[in-house]
Amino acid sequence: FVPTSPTSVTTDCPFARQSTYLFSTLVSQPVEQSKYIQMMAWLQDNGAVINDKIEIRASSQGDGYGAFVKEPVAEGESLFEIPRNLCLTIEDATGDADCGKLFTQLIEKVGPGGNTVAMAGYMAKEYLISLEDEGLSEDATKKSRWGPYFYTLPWRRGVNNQEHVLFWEDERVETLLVGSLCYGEATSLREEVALAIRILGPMVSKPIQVARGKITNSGFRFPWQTDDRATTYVDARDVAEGLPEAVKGAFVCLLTRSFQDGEGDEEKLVPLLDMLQHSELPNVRHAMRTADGAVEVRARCDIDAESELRNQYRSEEEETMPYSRFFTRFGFVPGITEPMEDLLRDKSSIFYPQTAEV
Ligand SMILES: C[S@@+](CC[C@H](N)C(=O)[O-])C[C@H]1O[C@@H](n2cnc3c(N)ncnc32)[C@H](O)[C@@H]1O
Repeated sequence: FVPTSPTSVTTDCPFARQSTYLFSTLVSQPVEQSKYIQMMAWLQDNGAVINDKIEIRASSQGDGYGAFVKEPVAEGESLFEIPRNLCLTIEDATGDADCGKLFTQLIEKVGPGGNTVAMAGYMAKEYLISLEDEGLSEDATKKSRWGPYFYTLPWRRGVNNQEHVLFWEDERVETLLVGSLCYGEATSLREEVALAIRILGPMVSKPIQVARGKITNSGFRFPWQTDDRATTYVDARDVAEGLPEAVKGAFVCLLTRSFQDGEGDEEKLVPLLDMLQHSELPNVRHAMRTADGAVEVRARCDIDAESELRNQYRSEEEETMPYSRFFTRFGFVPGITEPMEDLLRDKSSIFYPQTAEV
């Protein structure tokens, strides 16, 4: 594995260029409107139907971005429709030309829990490939089909002002979370992701290395690669730089932005729907259209001009999800605007059991 120490970094990998925010407070970053305009144009070019009244800008709750309507919207009015091929689903992972077979084997081996790992591996690979400049080699021109969408996602701590325990250094977890209601769940989530990174490294590195022009697809073998697996796996010594961080970012995206649309439907990422902020009083409803799998989002009630669109992240079965768990999964606590770090340091009753529950 490539060391991720900020002091050892000299490459062009964007993850490597970043400092690791060791114990830094999350600092609000300026809005980058253009990436949302590009994403909306890309969605429309590829068959999404988006109501002209919608625009994306800084959210009115929390520091991230959200979707707004510029003009009044009537109850039941269509806000947007995202076709199935623009949603990122498990089929994108298992049908992937580079790694689909390996992802399928992984799921067969570990069961449904393997779905998230496979999707994270697929996303991380596609994201790292999309960052490669064209022209290095023929293979390097293969940009991800998710490009404009992927650039709106929080691949690192602080992008879109995203907070998440998966982005934290061990020291931060130990200092802020020990004794809190979040500690057990946060540490087991971090362990699961660490395991996923170990599993995915050898599985998805090869196409990334090919895109980077470091290896070719023409039957090349490293001296230590002697069997057939060499065509699909790379040796752990050659795990792609930036992959562990990209897998972590993919898990954060999946945890904070993937939703289900109905019975029997699996978790998936739905571009634009994932721009909506959470509220206990949602003003939209979303459902998957059975005929073609498109996701339809409509106004749940009349919505005034200049209002923010709000989605409810928790399903009804999870209504009782405590705020500490909400924080571990989504990186924020609904209705709380204070920095989470301050609440943890102050041993807020949201996070600590010894004081009265809120
Ligand atoms: C599905 S995304 C919503 C879009 C996101 N704000 C963005 O800029 O890309 C979920 C993330 O948005 C933020 N978020 C959503 N609802 C929030 C709320 N009510 N208060 C504070 N932050 C919220 C959290 O960081 C959460 O993990």
